[in-house]
Amino acid sequence: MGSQKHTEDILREQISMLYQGGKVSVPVNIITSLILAALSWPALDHTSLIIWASAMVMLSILRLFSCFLYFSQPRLFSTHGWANTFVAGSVLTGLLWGSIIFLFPHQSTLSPYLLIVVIFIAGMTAGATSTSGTYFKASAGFVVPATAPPIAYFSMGSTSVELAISIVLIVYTAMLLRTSQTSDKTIHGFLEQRRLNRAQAAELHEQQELLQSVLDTIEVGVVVFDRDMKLTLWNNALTRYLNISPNWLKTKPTMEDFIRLNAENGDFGQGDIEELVRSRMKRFDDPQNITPHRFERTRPTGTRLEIMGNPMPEGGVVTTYTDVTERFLRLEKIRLLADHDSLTGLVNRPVFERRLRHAIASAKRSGNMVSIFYLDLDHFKDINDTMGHPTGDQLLKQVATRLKKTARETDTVARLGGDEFAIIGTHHSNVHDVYRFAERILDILSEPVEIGEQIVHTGASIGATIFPLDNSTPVELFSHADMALYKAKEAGRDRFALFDSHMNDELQDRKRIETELRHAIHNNEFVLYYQPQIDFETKAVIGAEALLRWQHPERGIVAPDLFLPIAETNRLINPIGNWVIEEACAFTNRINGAKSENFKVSINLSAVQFRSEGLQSFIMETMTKSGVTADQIELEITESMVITNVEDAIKTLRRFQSLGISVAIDDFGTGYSSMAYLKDFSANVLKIDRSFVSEANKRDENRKIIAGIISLGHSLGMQIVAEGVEDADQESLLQSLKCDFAQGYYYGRPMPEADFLTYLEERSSQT
Ligand SMILES: Nc1nc2c(ncn2[C@@H]2O[C@H](COP(=O)(O)O[C@H]3[C@@H](O)[C@H](n4cnc5c(=O)[nH]c(N)nc54)O[C@@H]3COP(=O)(O)O)[C@@H](O)[C@H]2O)c(=O)[nH]1
Repeated sequence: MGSQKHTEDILREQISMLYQGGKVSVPVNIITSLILAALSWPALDHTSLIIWASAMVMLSILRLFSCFLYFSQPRLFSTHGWANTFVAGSVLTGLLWGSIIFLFPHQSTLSPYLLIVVIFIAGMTAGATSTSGTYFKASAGFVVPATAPPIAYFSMGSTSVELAISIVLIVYTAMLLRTSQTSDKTIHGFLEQRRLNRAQAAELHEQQELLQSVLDTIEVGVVVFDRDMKLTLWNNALTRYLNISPNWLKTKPTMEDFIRLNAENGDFGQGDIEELVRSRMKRFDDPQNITPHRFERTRPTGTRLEIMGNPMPEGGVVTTYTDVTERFLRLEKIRLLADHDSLTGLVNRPVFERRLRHAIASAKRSGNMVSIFYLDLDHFKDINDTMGHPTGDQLLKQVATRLKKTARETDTVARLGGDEFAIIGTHHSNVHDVYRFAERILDILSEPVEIGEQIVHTGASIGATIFPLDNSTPVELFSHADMALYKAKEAGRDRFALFDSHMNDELQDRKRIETELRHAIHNNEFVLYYQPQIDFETKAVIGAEALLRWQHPERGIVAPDLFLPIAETNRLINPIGNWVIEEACAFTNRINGAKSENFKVSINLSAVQFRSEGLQSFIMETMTKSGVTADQIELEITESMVITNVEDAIKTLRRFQSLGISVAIDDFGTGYSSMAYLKDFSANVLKIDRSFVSEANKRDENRKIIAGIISLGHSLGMQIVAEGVEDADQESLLQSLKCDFAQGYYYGRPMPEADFLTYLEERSSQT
């Protein structure tokens, strides 16, 4: 079907060429035939000649008319119809040309007019071979009818010349037929080839259009440069992403033009345009050896593009532009979230550490100073617990805002977690600057913070160190600022401390004690001392406070103040505290069995211990094991231990009391809003801090405070123990104020069990 169409197409082309030729050859035919008629006029019968010429002219007019119809109404006939029409015209014209020979009668000598006719026929057939040679049937259709009559005419002649002419005409006709056959084939081949070329070109064009429309539908900008670095292909997305006009791209610019336009559009940032172009063209210096490349850039419009260049096998490069703005912004957001504290928006610890390393590295090169501040809000936990976490969060936010305002743009303000903040200052030029900056922070943080309806008072403790005065590594610097912070807190909070090398020694000491404490637990190096508690009225020893001592293998007896705070911060307090409970219960059982019936031991609890979940069950187990009853032990806690989480603390206290274990509030008077919570705590015993007792006789207000504590405690059904009674004056004062029990050096210092037993014996022999 396809090849039939191709044959038809070729035939159409051939016929079209025939009719094109006919427009010239037919008028030529009329003129030539009239000239021949004129030339033959003297030699031929005029009537016959006129008839011949008239027939020729009329036939030619008909053929011209068919040419006109072919061009004006090509669909009048089919291709074959038109071919046959032309061939018929050719045959008839050929026959007319050949028939003229028969107007000459046979004579003994050849008429020169006859030769003229032969020459004209030869000329016309040669011409027809040339003009109708594109279609063999047409040329043969003219040549054969035109030459056959002369051949026949001369072959019937009597002379050898006529015979020779007839042979020459035969050969001539054969040559013409051969030529027109070759011509037909050549034209046929040419048309076939042209058709193939056209088909291929159309297919190529179709593919290109398809490729272009595919490229135009994708959201990736594409541009292709050939091996001469000339733009050959691009798509719509490219024009959008780079804001380049399609008309400009149609001019097929070079890679250099393309890069220059991008540079002028601000795609490569600020700078000398030619320099920007030069640096980017380096990649394309050798178009045969372009290495694949991939990078991202943000356009002046804010669009983030991922650009990938890949060399083509034949040279040149395909570059794609992908809009990665959304992905980029998402990553930026994730990066922002990863680098920032979500509550305050300040940078977080990893970023702080990174920036500190960077600041120290550049300070080493520049010789500048870097100050590292470590801040901790005072009593933040209390605020959180008493006012609620939302208020705590608001406070942290406002603190962050204030710190940001106080610090410079170039400083780093970070939240390290909880209520801990840190600042890297890079603009201080001397130690005074650092002090002034710290004081400013203390001032702004001590200003009350308004949160909703509430006014929150806070403050901060600040530790700092300065590089290069403290020429340490970033990690050490941070730990030194932490040490200084610890010192600031230890000195009473709401203050600033700058690191000095002694602090480091202290830290080393702490670390050493910690290690030794671990050994002490393992080697059972602890011992309990007991300090008697006396009934003011009867002067009898009603019990003792168990006080921990560390029998250090080298340093001898170590007081608890030196190691308990370290044990508290290193989770060592629980095993130590449990040991105290076990040992104190065992001691009480021994005393009650041997010496007394109602002897009670007071056991100090640490904050960590008090909050630990298993404490209650541990005490009950220990009581069962040791045979001690609940009324033989008393637990001492401080106000600060309950004030941090009042509700939970009250629950814990009630649980102990429900078991019959009495609870004493130690160091009473030195804590917070002591009176306000006293009722809720519903403790059994209040122990007046020895600081009031020691000054009781010297300062009237201390005496009044003691009187107030005793009367308040009694009104709430509590018993009162006065701590640190050191002389008889204090004793008589406390007695006059109706204090119930006493404890202090006046009655006896804390002592080991053996000494305590002797003490008890001595006391009982005195009474
Ligand atoms: N969690 C635990 N805490 C304990 C334990 N053992 C002791 N501690 C606490 O350590 C702090 C220091 O105790 P310590 O060095 O033993 O001092 C006690 C007494 O020696 C001292 N004291 C007693 N009377 C006087 C006196 O007349 N004058 C004077 N200057 N000091 C005196 O007071 C300390 C007892 O105080 P308190 O506990 O407040 O009753 C101390 O806070 C202990 O609580 C333990 O096992 N676990």
